[in-house]
Amino acid sequence: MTASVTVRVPAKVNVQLAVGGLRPDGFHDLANVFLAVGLYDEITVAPADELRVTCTGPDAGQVPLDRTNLAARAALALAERHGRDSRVHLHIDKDIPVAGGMAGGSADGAGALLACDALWGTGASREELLEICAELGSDVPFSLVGGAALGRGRGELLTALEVGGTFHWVFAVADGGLSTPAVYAECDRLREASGTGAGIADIPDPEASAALLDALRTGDAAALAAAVSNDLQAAAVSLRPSLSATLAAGTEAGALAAMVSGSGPTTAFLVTDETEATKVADALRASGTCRAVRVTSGPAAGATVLRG
Ligand SMILES: C[C@@](CO)(OP(=O)(O)O)[C@H](O)COP(=O)(O)OP(=O)(O)OC[C@H]1O[C@@H](n2ccc(N)nc2=O)[C@H](O)[C@@H]1O
Ligand SMILES: Nc1ncnc2c1ncn2[C@@H]1O[C@H](COP(=O)(O)OP(=O)(O)O)[C@@H](O)[C@H]1O
Repeated sequence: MTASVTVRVPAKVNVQLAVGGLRPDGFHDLANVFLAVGLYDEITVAPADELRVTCTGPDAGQVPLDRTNLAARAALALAERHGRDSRVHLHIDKDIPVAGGMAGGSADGAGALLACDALWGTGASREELLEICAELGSDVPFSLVGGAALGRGRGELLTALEVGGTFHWVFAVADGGLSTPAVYAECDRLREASGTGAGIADIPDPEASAALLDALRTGDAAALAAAVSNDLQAAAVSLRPSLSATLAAGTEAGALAAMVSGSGPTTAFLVTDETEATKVADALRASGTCRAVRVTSGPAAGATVLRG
């Protein structure tokens, strides 16, 4: 029997996040263009006397270790469906910023699901794994598949997208996180305050930008920079006004585009190449407007079994 399985799962940035009106179920319809990037969590699962979660990494102290952890929820969901023993030790080696708008919790949910499937020899189909992912959270299916994808519905209905090159990114990690529901609620509040209303009757259906999809397909960073957008950015900046200074620092340093990553507060800077990435990263560090700076690229592969 396999003693343990380790799975690696990437973070994401949303190159477009178009947010529709508030639905009766409390979610928003999205046109969510995900790009997986090369920052990873590693999830290792092994049989144990009880279901247990541990976590290491710079942000480990902020990660819940009880059954609310998405990795634990994933293991329990798969065990229940397939009649397996959920007593496993899940270890998360966390490199993705916590509560940063980079889908770290979702990555751990998708990773634990794939790892438990391999450990238990469940043989669940891709469709079943994606269905469990969608039950765990709107972003979890994308963490499983990686690459680039358009997420419709609340973000869980995925269509894979072609990407014609490598995009280089710098991420500025903020001090502390932002709650995703709080950022969506602030988006609704800002819409109400501006007089448009925030319901599904008030806001047009979100649509993916044709220019953005073209830029991804052709691998054209300048065209992608011209097309990126995030409807949650104003809400994130409203809740964390200091993000404006971080965005300005990256823009002044020559980034092609500066944006909030998803619900934030991590900010994302698209750059032409690795040399520019180093330059923008140095300027962001010197600006004193963020806690840490990470340089990486995308697209990155989705959840992958490394060992076991
Ligand atoms: C904003 C995004 C962009 O990719 O991610 P982050 O940037 O936070 O990582 C996602 O929409 C977050 O997805 P995820 O973190 O999986 O959210 P869920 O657990 O499904 O939902 C948490 C809460 O966010 C709000 N929510 C989420 C998705 C959605 N389409 N509409 C919403 O209004 C709801 O208040 C919901 O109760
Ligand atoms: N495995 C996990 N890693 C990180 N956060 C988790 C995990 N499981 C549950 N959470 C909870 O999810 C919240 C959002 O975390 P995360 O997914 O990192 O951010 P975001 O939704 O901004 O991408 C955290 O504040 C934490 O309470």
